[in-house]
Amino acid sequence: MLRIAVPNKGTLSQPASQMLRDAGYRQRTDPKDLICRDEANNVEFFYLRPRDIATYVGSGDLDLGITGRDLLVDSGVPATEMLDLNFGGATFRWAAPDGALSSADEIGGKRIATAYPGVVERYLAEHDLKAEVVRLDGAVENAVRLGVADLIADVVETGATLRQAGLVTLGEPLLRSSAIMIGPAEGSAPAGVSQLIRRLQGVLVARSYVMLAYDVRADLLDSAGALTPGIESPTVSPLHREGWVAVQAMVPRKDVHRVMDELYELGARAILVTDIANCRL
Ligand SMILES: Nc1ncnc2c1ncn2[C@@H]1O[C@H](COP(=O)(O)OP(=O)(O)OP(=O)(O)O)[C@@H](O)[C@H]1O
Ligand SMILES: O=P(O)(O)OC[C@H]1O[C@H](OP(=O)(O)OP(=O)(O)O)[C@H](O)[C@@H]1O
Ligand SMILES: [Mg+2]
Repeated sequence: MLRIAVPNKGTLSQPASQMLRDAGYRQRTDPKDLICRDEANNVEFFYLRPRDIATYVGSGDLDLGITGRDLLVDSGVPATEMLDLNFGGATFRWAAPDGALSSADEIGGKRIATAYPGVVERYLAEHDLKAEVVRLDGAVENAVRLGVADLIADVVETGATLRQAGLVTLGEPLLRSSAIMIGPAEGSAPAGVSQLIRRLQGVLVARSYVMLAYDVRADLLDSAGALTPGIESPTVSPLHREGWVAVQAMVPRKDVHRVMDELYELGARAILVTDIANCRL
């Protein structure tokens, strides 16, 4: 049976379970449950702190796990990123009181508060810098105000927490994070892993594409097809009305309104958009 770690709490927990549900797996119904067996799919899910997940996967005690890229880097565990799951996006950044530091080159010799000492120490080593790392569990934005640090390194999503604490970001992000599926760095993947990854890829595609259908005059098909090339190429079927065809193609969700406008301008009619529940490409 495949054994998979899923975040039990925090930002990644709900969307991770939702994605697995969308891929056809059974998930816990009680947020206090720490294990959920999906007999039909031969998978067992273990609900763990996202910060601990790389440890279990890196040691080989669990086959796969969902965690954040920043948490994987912070752990220093040699596990492998297998798939970007496209949720839980955030940057990991330096921040300091406005005007206190003019660039990230000035962090040498300073006191840096963070809940991600592994990420910070890796950056310092890579840039040949020395600084004092003050390890905190959370609410790191308070550390400067309270005098234990000169700057912080923390997760920034909207930036609202930084603003409220009177801090501004400094330089480029140390890294860009999102939820990822991880596996052990070595050894061959156990049976069922490639099917699970394919199912998740199906969910990712279904979320980012819609199915577009429309009718168009056959002599306009080349121009219409250029707007809706699909994945391989659009499906074209004859219509009962002479000289017209029906076209179907997958279109990136973010582009669909522009594409519909352009198709209409071209002369296409009966333009319909439908969600894709799941797919295998
Ligand atoms: N707004 C956010 N705040 C915190 N972490 C976020 C945010 N958006 C995305 N993440 C990602 O979630 C992961 C951290 O999850 P974790 O559960 O450890 O902390 P959390 O969501 O802040 O929960 P808590 O602080 O209540 O334990 C990291 O990979 C981080 O990049
Ligand atoms: O850029 P924002 O949208 O404001 O989000 C980022 C903030 O949210 C998280 O804090 P959380 O609420 O998890 O508290 P914590 O620091 O105790 O973990 C994170 O640690 C940042 O402080
Ligand atoms: Mg937090």
